[in-house]
Amino acid sequence: NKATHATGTGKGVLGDNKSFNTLSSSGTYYLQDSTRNLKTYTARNSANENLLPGTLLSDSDNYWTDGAAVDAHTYAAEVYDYYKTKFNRNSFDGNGAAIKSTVHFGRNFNNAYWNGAQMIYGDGDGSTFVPLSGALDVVGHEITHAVIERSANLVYENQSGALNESFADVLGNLIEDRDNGWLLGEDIYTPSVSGDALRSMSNPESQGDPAHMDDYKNLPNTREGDWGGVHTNSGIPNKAFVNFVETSGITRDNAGKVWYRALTSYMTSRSDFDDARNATIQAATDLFGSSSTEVTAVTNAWAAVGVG
Ligand SMILES: O=C(O)[C@H](CCc1ccccc1)CC1(C(=O)N[C@@H](Cc2c[nH]c3ccccc23)C(=O)O)CCCC1
Ligand SMILES: [Ca+2]
Ligand SMILES: [Zn+2]
Repeated sequence: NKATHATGTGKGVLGDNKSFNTLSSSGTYYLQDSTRNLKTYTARNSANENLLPGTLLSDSDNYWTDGAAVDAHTYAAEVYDYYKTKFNRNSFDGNGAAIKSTVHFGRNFNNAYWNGAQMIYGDGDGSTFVPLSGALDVVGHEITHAVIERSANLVYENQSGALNESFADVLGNLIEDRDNGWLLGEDIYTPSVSGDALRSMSNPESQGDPAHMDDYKNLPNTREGDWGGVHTNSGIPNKAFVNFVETSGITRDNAGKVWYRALTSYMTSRSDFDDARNATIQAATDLFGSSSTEVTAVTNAWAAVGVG
């Protein structure tokens, strides 16, 4: 008998109820969304990357109690829909590539990453992080790394790496779409502390990150130096994006279109902050005209962080 589409229900990491596409085959349900080509797996707390993607998650009655899995699956669907609806991009490669997510990677693993082929989510240690797939901006961040890899392919070090990070933060928060939604990872970071986050795009300094070129951090291009500070110097282009949105009156959707067009039409693997400024000005010109308020706003947004 063939597999058929089904609708699963369950609770996410934060206890919220949600429903999602599953696949029913010979009496068992699988975390597989055939309409979007999503598959969600478990590493069963192994940290051995050679065993990835691990085991495709299954369930007997289509009511799912693994919050990390429920969120990895449902948030991947939301990210897929955002790219399809807003930019007409079919998955991260534009050609319907399978989006594979593995949860429960490692023990108390306080991180998540795109490994070039799939998403990998740790469970966190319960005090620094809860399971990291429990935040839509984080899932959006990770899938955007895949989009970046298949477009500008920004090298993950120094200024191109900080842009890689910034575009992932920007799209992650546009997809999460919260009022004043400029925090990254707020839903899964330090459960016992409210109001904090891994990063702030509107106030990078609040997390020790620069918001201006004067404070650019020249860190070593090593793991210890965060590959030249890709997760900290991202504060500068992040702040430029927030300046752009908050001074131009542009909608978040249109701001996203400018950034997406810059990334996919003008930026390349070694683009630096100045190249990103030029790419976003060109993209705004293409979309709104050279004498538009958007072009003025994006130019001023970069100038305010010391770029251009
Ligand atoms: O995708 C990324 O940029 C981060 C993963 C970076 C990575 C790349 C390659 C191999 C390993 C790790 C994951 C996230 C991140 O920003 N991680 C930062 C901060 C961080 C999270 N957990 C940590 C544990 C230790 C030190 C730093 C961290 C980092 O890895 O730097 C993104 C959203 C939430 C977690
Ligand atoms: Ca957020
Ligand atoms: Zn990242």
